[in-house]
Amino acid sequence: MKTALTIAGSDSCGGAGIQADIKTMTMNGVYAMSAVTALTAQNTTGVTGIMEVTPEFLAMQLDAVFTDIRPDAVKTGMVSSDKLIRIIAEKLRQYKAENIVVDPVMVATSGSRLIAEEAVETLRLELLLVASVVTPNIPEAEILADMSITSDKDMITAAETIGRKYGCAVLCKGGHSLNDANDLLWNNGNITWFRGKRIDNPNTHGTGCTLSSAIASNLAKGFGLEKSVERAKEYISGALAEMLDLGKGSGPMAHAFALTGEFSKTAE
Ligand SMILES: Nc1ncnc2c1ncn2[C@@H]1O[C@H](COP(=O)(O)OP(=O)(O)OP(=O)(O)O)[C@@H](O)[C@H]1O
Ligand SMILES: Cc1ncc(CO)c(N)n1
Repeated sequence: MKTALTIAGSDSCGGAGIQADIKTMTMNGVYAMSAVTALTAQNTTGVTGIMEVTPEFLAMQLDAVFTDIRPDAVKTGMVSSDKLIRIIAEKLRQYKAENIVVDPVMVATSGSRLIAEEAVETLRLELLLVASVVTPNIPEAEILADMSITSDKDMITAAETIGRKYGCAVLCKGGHSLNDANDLLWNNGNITWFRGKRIDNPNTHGTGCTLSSAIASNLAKGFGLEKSVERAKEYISGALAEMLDLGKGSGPMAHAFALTGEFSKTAE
C-alpha cells in the first residue's frame, strides 16, 4: 500500500487540518500518517485557542515516521511558526522526501490567523524551496507573488512568478474569491486550467486541506501532477455535493461520501 504523511495542525471539530487530511488520504486509498505541529481548539465558527508543539517534539515525530514507514508523498498544512517551519524543511531535506505538497495555510475559512506574521517569510524561504507543488488560494497567492489578483490573467502571472522564484509547480485556487471553482496549475511553464462546477454549498470548512491531501494521495499512488489535481478536484466536488450541514458556521464536508458497504450502514 502506498503511504502519505501530513504535517499539519489538529482541528478539534474534525473538518480541517490533520483530521481532514487523514480522512482524505484514507478515502483516496493510501495509508495515512501524521506529524502534529499544533493543537487548535476550533469549531465551525472559529478558533479559540492554539497550542504549538515544541520544535524538538515535531522533529521527533518526523524522525519516527521517516525511519520506519517512508511516505510516498508529504503534505504540509498549518505550520504556525518560524522554528517549526525550519525543522520541517530540514527534515524533508535530510530524508530526501518526495512528492511534497505545500498548502501555504495562513488564515482559516472562519477568519482566524494560523501562522505568525513573521513566519510567512520563513515559509517562502524554507518550505517553498523544497515543495514539489504549492497550493495557494487567491489571498495567499497575492502575498507570495507580491501582487493583487483580480482576473484569470492575474492568476497565471502570479502562479508563474511564484513557480519561477521557488522552482516548484503552483496550483492557484480561484474557488474562494474570483471565479467558479476554476483552479490554475503552472507546472514548469505549462499551464492547465481545472474548471470545476461551483457547488452551491456554504459548508467549505477544510476545503484547502482536503484538496492538498487528495493531490498528495494521488501523487503517492504514482499519478502525474495534472492527473492528481484532476482526481483531487473530482473527490472534493463529490464531498461538497453531499451537502452535509453540521455546526453553526461554515461546516465540514462529507469526506466519506464514497463509502458504501457494511461498515458505513446506520441503524434501521
Ligand atoms: N463551492 C465550491 N464548489 C466547488 N468547488 C469548490 C467550492 N469552494 C471551493 N472549491 C474548490 O475547493 C478547492 C479548495 O479551494 P479553496 O479556495 O476553498 O481553498 P482554501 O481557501 O485554501 O481553503 P481553506 O479555507 O480550507 O483554507 C479548490 O479546488 C476550489 O476550486
Ligand atoms: C488546524 C487547521 N489547519 C488548517 C485550516 C485551514 O482551513 C484550519 N482551519 N485548521
